[in-house]
Amino acid sequence: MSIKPIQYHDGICRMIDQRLLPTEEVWLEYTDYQGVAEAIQTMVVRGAPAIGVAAAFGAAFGARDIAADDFAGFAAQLEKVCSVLAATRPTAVNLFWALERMQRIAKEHCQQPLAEIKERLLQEALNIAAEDEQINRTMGANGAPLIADGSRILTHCNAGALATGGYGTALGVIRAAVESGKKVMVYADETRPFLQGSRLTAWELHRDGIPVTLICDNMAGALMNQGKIDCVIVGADRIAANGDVANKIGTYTVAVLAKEHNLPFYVAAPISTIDPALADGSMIPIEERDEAEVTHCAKTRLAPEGIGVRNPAFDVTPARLVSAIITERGVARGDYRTSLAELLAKQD
Ligand SMILES: CSC[C@H]1O[C@H](OP(=O)(O)O)[C@H](O)[C@@H]1O
Repeated sequence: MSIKPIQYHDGICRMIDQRLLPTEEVWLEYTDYQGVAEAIQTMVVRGAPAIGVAAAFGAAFGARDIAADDFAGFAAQLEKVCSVLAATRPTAVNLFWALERMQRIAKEHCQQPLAEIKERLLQEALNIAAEDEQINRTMGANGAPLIADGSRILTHCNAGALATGGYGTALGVIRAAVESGKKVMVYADETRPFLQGSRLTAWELHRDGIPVTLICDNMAGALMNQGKIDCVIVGADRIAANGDVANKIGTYTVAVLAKEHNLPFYVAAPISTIDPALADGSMIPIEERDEAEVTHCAKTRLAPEGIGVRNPAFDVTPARLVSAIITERGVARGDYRTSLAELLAKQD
């Protein structure tokens, strides 16, 4: 059973501290929105869908603590709670999707007593968490046919159960392929600088008994050139209307290499990761994180002091490099403006 990184029980949201994996499995407890916001910003919890799930619980905790005489006052304070959570990380659209859904639910129940609205919001956060895992299982079933038996699959960063409400997106497709009886092996890019691949993907796949081999990011091209990789599958943090994909920094590099070696490059993401309001990837905000993530590894300094450092946490892969976008509503190919719009228009 793949891990659920966010678990709620009796007023407490427990999240595994992904900064400490793979060496320590430490679960932190959260009961207020400020704590959840810090957990998202410091990457205790990370991964686009998981960030949305965590933010939903943060909004529910914030709503629970609002003292207001009427709905207008409640809604104004809920807006402030959601703005704090929205300010944590800019790229993953699932964060904003989840917060908008929580505020929409509040408005839909504005005639009810505030106590009932607060209960309803907690239930909505639980719904978002449960739905996400089911969405990933459906997405996995949609994507598994694309994975041939015996495939050697390269993945970048962690788009697994740890990045979601459970089961994973890119790793969910891999899990579904394995569960359908296919034998696969996975090359996991270490994914500098935060090392989601070596610390999280390798841990998660090894824990679940799926063969995984860790490689440095600079090895992917050579392995492709030696004919040792059959396809690539990654997650996404935001997909523009034209199919441009924002994902962990280094994804674009892998996509260019895959194109050079005529390898399929798949993206697996829930519909909530598509942002139809953005015409193309140039409009996707790219988070720049603290330079210490680049200059240090744990407490060990890796570079001299006083030098310039960049740490863009994401990059954008143009749609022309993307072979297919796998979602819970089906697989989009070709002209993504049309094929993504068709998936968005479909009902679940
Ligand atoms: C299932 S989407 C996961 C997505 O999020 C990761 O970014 P981060 O670890 O910084 O939250 C990475 O882009 C993954 O592909």
